[in-house]
Amino acid sequence: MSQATILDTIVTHKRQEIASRRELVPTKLLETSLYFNSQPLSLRKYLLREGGSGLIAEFKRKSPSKGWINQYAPVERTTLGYMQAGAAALSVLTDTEFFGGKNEDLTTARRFNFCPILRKDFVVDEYQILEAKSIGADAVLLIAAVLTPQEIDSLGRLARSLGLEVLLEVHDGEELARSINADAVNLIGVNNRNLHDFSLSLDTSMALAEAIPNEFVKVSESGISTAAAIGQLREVGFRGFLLGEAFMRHARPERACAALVQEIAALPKIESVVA
Ligand SMILES: O=P(O)(O)OC[C@@H](O)[C@@H](O)c1c[nH]c2ccccc12
Repeated sequence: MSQATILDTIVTHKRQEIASRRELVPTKLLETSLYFNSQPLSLRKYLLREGGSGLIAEFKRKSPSKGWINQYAPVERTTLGYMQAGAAALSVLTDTEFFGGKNEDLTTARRFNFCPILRKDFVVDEYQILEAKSIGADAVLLIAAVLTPQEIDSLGRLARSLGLEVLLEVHDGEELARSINADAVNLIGVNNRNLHDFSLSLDTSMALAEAIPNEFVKVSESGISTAAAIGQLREVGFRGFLLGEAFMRHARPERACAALVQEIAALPKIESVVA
């Protein structure tokens, strides 16, 4: 199945899910969550921290392209381990049907961690932004491929009004050009995974780097596994690196993360590479 098709399938399923979730937990109830009044952490700041790894370490059990990646790693040990290893931030998949995650994974990660947490899901409705806030997320992902510019604007502004940061994901220059919106978005992520055949190429990030204005923190997503790749991406201006499978395919994902953080520390300092 091509990813254009899988995205449609996921979004259709998501809309049904939201409808039933809304009945169970209406917006008013979400707003009574303890997290609703708490101040989120800034993903931007943590990614730009001097001497930091820039890693956004993802907790991902499975995916449509890979099937099961890791069914057994516990969310507590893994996410706390990621943070101890030196990840700048966490990403937690909350989609159940396609990625094997759940909202409770994020809430669990929240209880064990004090770094920013990105809620990774397919956001198509304002309800999900309020939900992200209620479960303790600091940032949300908006995927340009499934949203109109108007939707990006309204969803992003709502998130910003709650103090959440917004990572906008794009796949190509056309998506970037039509979706870019400094009032609704703080960070821009380039997904290296091809929409049609699931193939991965860091060239996608390399090619788009320059087209992303510097007011956005640039994040490269998917298919990254080496410090050498991160070094190259840094040179063209990326400051965030979202890795899932490279960690999760190990029985102890946090150890793989620690090893990579060590290698990143040996890379040339950012000041010297961005002349
Ligand atoms: O496991 P990888 O190849 O390191 O990729 C991580 C992350 O980029 C990927 O999970 C992802 C990027 N954008 C998404 C949108 C929805 C779900 C998942 C994703």
